[in-house]
Amino acid sequence: MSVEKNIGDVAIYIQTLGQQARLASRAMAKADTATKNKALLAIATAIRRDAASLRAANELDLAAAKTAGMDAAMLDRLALSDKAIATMAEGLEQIARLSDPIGEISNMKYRPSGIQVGQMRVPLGVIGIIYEARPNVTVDAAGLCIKSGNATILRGGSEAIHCNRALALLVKEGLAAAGLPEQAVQVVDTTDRAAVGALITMPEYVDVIVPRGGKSLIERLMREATVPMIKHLDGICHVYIDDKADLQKAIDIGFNAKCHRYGTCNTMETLLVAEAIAPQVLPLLAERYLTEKVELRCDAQAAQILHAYPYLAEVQEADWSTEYLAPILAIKVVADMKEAIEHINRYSSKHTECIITEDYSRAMAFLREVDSASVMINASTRFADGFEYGLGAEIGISNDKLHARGPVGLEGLTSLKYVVFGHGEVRQ
Ligand SMILES: NC(=O)C1=CN([C@@H]2O[C@H](COP(=O)(O)OP(=O)(O)OC[C@H]3O[C@@H](n4cnc5c(N)ncnc54)[C@H](OP(=O)(O)O)[C@@H]3O)[C@@H](O)[C@H]2O)C=CC1
Ligand SMILES: N[C@@H](CCC(=O)OP(=O)(O)O)C(=O)O
Repeated sequence: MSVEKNIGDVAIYIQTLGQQARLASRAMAKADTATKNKALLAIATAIRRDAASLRAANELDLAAAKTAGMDAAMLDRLALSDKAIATMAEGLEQIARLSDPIGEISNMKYRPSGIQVGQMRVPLGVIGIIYEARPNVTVDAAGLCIKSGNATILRGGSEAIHCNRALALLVKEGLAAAGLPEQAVQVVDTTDRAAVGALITMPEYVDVIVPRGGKSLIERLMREATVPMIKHLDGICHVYIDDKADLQKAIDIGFNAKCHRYGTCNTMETLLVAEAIAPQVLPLLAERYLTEKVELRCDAQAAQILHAYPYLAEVQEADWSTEYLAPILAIKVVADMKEAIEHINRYSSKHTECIITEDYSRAMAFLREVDSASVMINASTRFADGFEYGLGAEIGISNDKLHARGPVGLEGLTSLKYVVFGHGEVRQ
């Protein structure tokens, strides 16, 4: 069965979505909290009610993806289990419980002229989101955009098209039940990549693009986009085991950061180990990696320590910049924290890094000197996630420095405008 619907000219189709989104964004910006929450809860109810048909749509996607040879980690992201469906609905309920940031006025101050100046939190407007074949993102992104008073155009990965279409209908149903415009959330109904090209070049209708994806997507966007972006890119995440590390923490975190879920962007791809502790910690860690048959791509020093490990390979320069999203790990033995920080600041994608140490001064120096969106002490990089950070959910994890950095929740989808309260003052 073809996944394509006849939508006619792609550019005209996307332009129509843009016009509709712009109109809908005006209604969303003034919608009150109770109405937005009503929509979120109605979508959650519809998702639970239609769990069976969502699974059937997901089966179509999974079957096509398997035939196309999609690897296990990507299939894991695409799969919509009963638990994943329940989690999507719960996520919406959690977003409904979050306080509404829109309309909040802060920093009000009287000026010598007599006017009062403050700031009001407002939606960004229309947000275009381009993301991978992960259906739960459709619901999380829709939920966060609704609650933050934005309209959104969602372009999910082609492999999830059946599921995304099914979810789009439920989101529309929920918006309509609350009296909000159905066009506040629109799922792009074609897998033609020309739709991406059109979406990123219509600043008259789209205020911000959130791209979640790998190098090919980002390179294209950097070349072509005329709409500002908050980039959610690859995660070349590092864990550094310092010579003052607690061994048990190093083993537990080193294992979890790599093996908890291979396909996510917050998974560790490179392990750096201080040479003073490497002979102690690496063999213990390798015992854990062996249970998952993780391939260890080692520099000379690490290879010497791990010579008996069955899945050993020689690390190449390209490995330091590679996001495996698979049971593969690059390992480098470093002289000290200084060398670890230099390596991280050179090769990381500025997503998430961690130091394992019991030394307070080193931990604080690592926090200050590592230039990434999340920097952690003695915790798994897998925690870099909106839900785990208490944001309720996330649009994704921004590697950008401007506007929003790290997991992006409701606040990241808003901006502040100045508001001035006068009493008839005129400027002298
Ligand atoms: N920082 C974060 O929050 C996140 C980062 N990621 C990163 O994404 C990557 C893995 O996801 P993956 O599925 O491979 O991502 P891809 O980059 O392959 O796909 C993501 C989306 O971009 C589209 N796309 C990709 N290339 C182009 C192009 N040249 N022109 C137009 N559209 C394009 C895809 O469309 P199509 O379906 O047509 O391929 C898909 O919708 C990893 O690097 C991961 O770390 C993923 C999620 C979150
Ligand atoms: N939120 C995620 C991490 C970010 C993410 O969505 O990554 P990905 O699996 O690459 O789409 C998690 O830890 O579950």
